Amino acid sequence: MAGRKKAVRRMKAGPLHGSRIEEYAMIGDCRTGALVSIEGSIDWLCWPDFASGACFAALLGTRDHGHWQIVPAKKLKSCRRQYQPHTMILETSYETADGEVLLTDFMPPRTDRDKRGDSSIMRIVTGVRGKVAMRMDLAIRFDYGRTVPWVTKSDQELHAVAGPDMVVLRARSKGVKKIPLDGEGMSTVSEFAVRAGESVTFALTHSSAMDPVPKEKNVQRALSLTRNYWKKWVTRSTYRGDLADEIERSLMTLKAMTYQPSGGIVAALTTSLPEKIGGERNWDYRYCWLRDTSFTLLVLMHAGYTEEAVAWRRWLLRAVAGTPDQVQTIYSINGERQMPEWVADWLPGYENSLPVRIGNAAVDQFQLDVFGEVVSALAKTPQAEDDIRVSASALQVAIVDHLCTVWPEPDEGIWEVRGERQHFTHSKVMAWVALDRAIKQHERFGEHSVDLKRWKKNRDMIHKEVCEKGFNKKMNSFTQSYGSKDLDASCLRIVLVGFLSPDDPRIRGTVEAIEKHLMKDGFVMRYNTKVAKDGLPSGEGAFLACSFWMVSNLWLIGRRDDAMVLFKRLLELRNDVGLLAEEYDPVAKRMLGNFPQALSHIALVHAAFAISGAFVPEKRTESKGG
Ligand SMILES: OC[C@H]1O[C@H](O[C@H]2O[C@H](CO)[C@@H](O)[C@H](O)[C@H]2O)[C@H](O)[C@@H](O)[C@@H]1O
Repeated sequence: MAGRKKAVRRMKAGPLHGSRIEEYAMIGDCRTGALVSIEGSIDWLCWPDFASGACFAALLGTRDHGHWQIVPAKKLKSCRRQYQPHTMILETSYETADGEVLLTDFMPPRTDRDKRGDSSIMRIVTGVRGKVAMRMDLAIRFDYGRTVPWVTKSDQELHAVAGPDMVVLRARSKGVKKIPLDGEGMSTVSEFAVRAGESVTFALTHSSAMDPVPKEKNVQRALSLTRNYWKKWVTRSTYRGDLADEIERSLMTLKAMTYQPSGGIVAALTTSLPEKIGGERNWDYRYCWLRDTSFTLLVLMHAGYTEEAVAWRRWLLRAVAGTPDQVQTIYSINGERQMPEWVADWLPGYENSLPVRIGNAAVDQFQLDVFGEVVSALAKTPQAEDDIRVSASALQVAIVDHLCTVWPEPDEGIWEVRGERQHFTHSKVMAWVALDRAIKQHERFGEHSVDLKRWKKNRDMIHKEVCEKGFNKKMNSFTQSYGSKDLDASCLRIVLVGFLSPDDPRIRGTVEAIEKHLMKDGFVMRYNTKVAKDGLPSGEGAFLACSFWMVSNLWLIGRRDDAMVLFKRLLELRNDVGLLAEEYDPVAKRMLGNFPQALSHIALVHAAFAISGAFVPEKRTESKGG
């Protein structure tokens, strides 16, 4: 299978800034995660949780909005990096004219259920060859780069406090005499040299400012616990096919984006990485979309990760508990319903892409597809360990009854348009999915008395309506919305959810139309932003999840060679450590949008499952005479 891009090699002098999205790697502790650039700069970290304020926000601004860099002080001859095999431990190797050092970055997983547990980033500089002069540069800025903390220093230890947050830095060394921590402007720097066999460790720990100073942890022990944690996690995968390596890194990334205390899964680590450089399609993805998380669940289940599926199911039941007309598209990590969208106007944005949004107004949208995703994920996840306070089957009945009333309404759709509501074809298909799965579920288990006749009538009505109004005979393709002539890559999901079978000519027609009109330089655009009424200025990259859906479609309709060619092309886009953003600009050859993006990794795994035969779409059942 296609290998990943070679490690990024650059030759720039000293600490730098201004990295491309694909030059970042992620480290994480299952409650939050940090982005580390190839030049050893941590430029993004929300602390203590995914949805907390960022204390390193240089990614969306300047170095002064918070960063933590460790890099050789002199010109680099080369740098290479990789994750230690089967782990989230990042190793970057730097070579200078004077020698070579290895920087090991990791966050020990916070897997206890204690919400107040400390979170740490640990960084080890190990001398490999010669004597390398190093520089550490730390600027802590709470509240998304705005708040400079009060800093106190003692011997090789620093305490930074502002409001509820406390961060403690400890520098320790083996062989090296002393690691100075000097104030320089509003940041702390340390210059030291490391010879072969020597090592210097830095541990940066976040805790509540109301608590005592966190105890020092043994960095080497933490490293070995972290290694064991991830290696053990990886061995739980039941997938044994040819694509195991490709699948492993993506699944691990999804696991690292799962908020351990609740089981919720965030859509990405970041906010406001632009879908067009300099544009305003910048969104906050540090929340849990029912759509994205339902997809995640299905791929985790396919790979044997039942424990995560059970945790998510519980998260979901708690999050959506209540009246079905209040089911939201997005919840925060603990199931919170409020995430008002506002602009962090002190941040200049990634390469001046403004605004930087915190929160997400899509939370108030009506997105019909979500019912389909939730009901089908519930139907696939194990029931045994449900939270006794919320009965999944009763909730499912309430949701489906509600859906019978609301499905004829227009909605904002899978792409969360900020223009007018429309009758999106994909949304109606997913309403059909909700009814189809609920009916099958009822016919198997039948725990509650339901109006099955009504459910079946609605299911069949939706199917008929979609085939009549969502399919354009002249174009021989399903279209974005009823009666429209615009195409939409979300229609690639029609075959994946079993709405029509792969040998249906309408499926082949849709695949061919999307191939012809929505593929740009070998990748799939979700729709044409120039003609679609999505309420935003046009222009964005190719959407990676849609491109992977194309792979699965091609495979299912029997164009297997074409599927493999596209799949390999997509795998080549992964950065040197196997990560993908939401979108890709095939002209500028760079990643766009939030990073790492769960949806892209989910779709990669799904395509791999389709190719290896581990995924087969559900078979459609019809009412008699339907
Ligand atoms: O492009 C407009 C919308 O973009 C975001 O939504 C996208 O990301 C979601 C999370 O991965 C995904 O579920 C959705 O299908 C994507 O369109 C953003 O969150 C929206 O606010 C925005 O309107």
